[in-house]
Amino acid sequence: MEGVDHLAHERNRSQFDVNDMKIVWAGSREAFEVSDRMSRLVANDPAFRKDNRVHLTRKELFKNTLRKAAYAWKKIIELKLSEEEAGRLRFFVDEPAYTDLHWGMFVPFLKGQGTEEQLQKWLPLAYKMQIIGCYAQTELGHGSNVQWLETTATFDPKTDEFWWPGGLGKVSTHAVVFARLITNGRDYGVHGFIVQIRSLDDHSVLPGITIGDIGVKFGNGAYNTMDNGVMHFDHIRIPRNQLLMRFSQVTREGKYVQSDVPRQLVYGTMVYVRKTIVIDASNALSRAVCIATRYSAVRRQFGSQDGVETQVINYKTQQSRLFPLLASAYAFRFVGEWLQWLYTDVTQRLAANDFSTLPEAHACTAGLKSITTAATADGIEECRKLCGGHGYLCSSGLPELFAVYVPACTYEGDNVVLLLQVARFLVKTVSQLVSGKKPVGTTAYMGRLQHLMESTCKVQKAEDWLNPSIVLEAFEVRSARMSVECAKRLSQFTNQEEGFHELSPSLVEAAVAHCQLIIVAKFIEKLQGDIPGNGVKDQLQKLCSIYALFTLHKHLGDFLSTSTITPKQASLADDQLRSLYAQVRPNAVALVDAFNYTDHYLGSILGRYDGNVYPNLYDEAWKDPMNDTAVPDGYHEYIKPLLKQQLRNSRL
Ligand SMILES: CCCCCCCCCC/C=C\CCCCCCCC(=O)SCCNC(=O)CCNC(=O)[C@H](O)C(C)(C)COP(=O)(O)OP(=O)(O)OC[C@H]1O[C@@H](n2cnc3c(N)ncnc32)[C@H](O)[C@@H]1OP(=O)(O)O
Ligand SMILES: Cc1cc2nc3c(=O)[nH]c(=O)nc-3n(C[C@H](O)[C@H](O)[C@H](O)COP(=O)(O)OP(=O)(O)OC[C@H]3O[C@@H](n4cnc5c(N)ncnc54)[C@H](O)[C@@H]3O)c2cc1C
Repeated sequence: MEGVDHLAHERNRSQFDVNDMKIVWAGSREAFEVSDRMSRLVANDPAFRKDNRVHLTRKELFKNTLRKAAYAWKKIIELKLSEEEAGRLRFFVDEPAYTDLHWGMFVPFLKGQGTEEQLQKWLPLAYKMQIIGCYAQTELGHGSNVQWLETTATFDPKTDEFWWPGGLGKVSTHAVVFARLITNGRDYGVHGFIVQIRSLDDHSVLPGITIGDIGVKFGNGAYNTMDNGVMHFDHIRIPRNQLLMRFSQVTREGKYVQSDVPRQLVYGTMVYVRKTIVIDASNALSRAVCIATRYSAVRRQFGSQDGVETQVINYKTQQSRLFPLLASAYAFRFVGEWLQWLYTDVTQRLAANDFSTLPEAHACTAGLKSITTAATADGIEECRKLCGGHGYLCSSGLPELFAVYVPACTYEGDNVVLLLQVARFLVKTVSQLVSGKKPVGTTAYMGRLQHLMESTCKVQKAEDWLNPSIVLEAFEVRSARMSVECAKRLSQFTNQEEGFHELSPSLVEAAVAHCQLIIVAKFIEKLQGDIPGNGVKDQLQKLCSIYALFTLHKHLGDFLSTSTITPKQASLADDQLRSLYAQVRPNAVALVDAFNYTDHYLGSILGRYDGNVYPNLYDEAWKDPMNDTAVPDGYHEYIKPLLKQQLRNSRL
């Protein structure tokens, strides 16, 4: 019962209203209520049990996922859940499944790229799950380089293999297939097509198509609930109207007609999904941080006074590893909220034929997807280490979370490839300054380039680092100077592509600096708005400062080499950071309670709400099938003869 007492004490000492913080975390009261209701619905239904996942074989695991997905769908229909409620229910089921691709990519792709007529035909089927769709873009030989996809769609197609699409291997009946459109002998580049791949009567694969699962992936269980697939086409014919024709059409005569829109709109679903992935980064990181924080408050080692050892959360090293992750989870939440706004804004503009913010939307979603997923993947692993040996047990929830999460650094665009897109955007922005083009949105700071190139940081004492405008300017100066330096060095190359290739490691660093600036800026912006709740804003201000100053500390080389700050100012930033950690310490447990995660969703004995870790860890060990018998299978074949042999040898 020791652990129970610890967390109750932690909760009592917090200095803000956790219920108010829950609303801020969720985004609104309504969003909180939906999430709360759906998470409890899942947690209280034994059909959604997940604690036995690690003991299942791949086939059992996959069938279990199919069962849960079908059951979840039954619940959604029975309870007449709204789209938002259904999305939250699937989220809390917490098991990657073909439905993620159906609802997350297939349906959005149809909505974004279909004509009215095509929407009328396909959307009702997809909404009722009378067809199940996946997103088949990546080929065996090409993932990042979409332009070079080899699959062609002509009247006389060649053959090729798709590789990776989730939901394809065993479940989907339809796929959005990416192929280069060839008509009248001319290649018009990559387009999306709907292709039926399985029979709607008996689920058999249609003639001319070969499909399978690509095999076991990283981690035990984890993402193996997903049937990522391989697909081979051999002279498949599809009707002309299965080219999604909102932005470009092929007439009955085979004439290609391109609407007056950027061709990059065919990549629109990727922008949508990357935005979703940023929000998801805050989910995954907050979950790991919740486990590590609660456990750090329960766990005691060394420093015994009056016979009681120190809670490991009181060690300054533990705080300096854990609290930046806590701050990052909040930072990613708010930048995700802003990205949602940006996405809605760009969508409305596109509908009105205003394409001006498309490059920024692409750069922001690509860049933020990249740095939030990288930080989250590293953060989950750090949380595992923060939990010591117990963190390595699957019952901590952390190994599975890590294994499920890490591919986010690769899917929907390899992180480095995406940062290079941001770098191109930045270099272009800098070069356009010369021609007098005024940068807007997230690059507006470049419009004050002369000031940023000349300014000096005003910090004189540690508390100055709490001033948001000083912090913001330091991030702007660092980012602007890194981008300008890259642009200068690039201009020395006669061949720009060669220069870009040569300087790409520095370009990636400049892109990271720009994206971190966005995160800091959006956190500060959030705090300038109205944030109700007793003590809530104060805590968020501390977390914002921690995120900024920790990032500064981690990338000190950039800040010093660009002369943004002096070594003395860096040392003052560290002093301030230490003081902030001490201020957050009494609130740490309440700050993770604000995520409002059920024990079912956390799936972790170390992160239990009641903190009653040890008896449950002990009980869990006995549930392992390894402990079904005291003497293991294999004793008679492999252990007994060994022991007997040693006995014989010792008698010799
Ligand atoms: C599915 C639901 C997701 C939910 C997530 C939440 C998670 C929940 C729990 C997790 C469990 C399960 C869910 C798992 C879901 C996994 C889904 C994964 C699915 C996939 O991976 S699908 C395949 C994705 N593939 C990629 O992302 C490929 C990456 N490559 C590219 O995007 C591009 O090719 C490129 C590298 C960006 C560009 O290459 P290239 O230089 O060749 O570019 P182009 O010449 O074509 O264009 C240059 C020009 O165009 C601009 N541009 C490029 N892309 C875009 C864009 N998307 N929008 C706007 N503009 C774009 C570029 O900037 C250039 O502009 P310029 O000419 O310089 O002005
Ligand atoms: C779990 C999972 C689920 C997936 N689901 C789907 C799906 O549903 N549908 C689908 O179509 N695809 C899916 N994918 C595929 C995924 O989108 C691709 O794997 C991803 O886009 C990366 O492409 P790639 O594999 O070709 O990597 P590569 O491009 O081959 O990357 C390999 C290495 O090369 C580097 N590199 C590549 N190009 C450059 C460059 N220009 N400059 C510098 N470095 C470079 C990368 O940084 C990386 O280090 C999934 C992948 C995973 C892991």
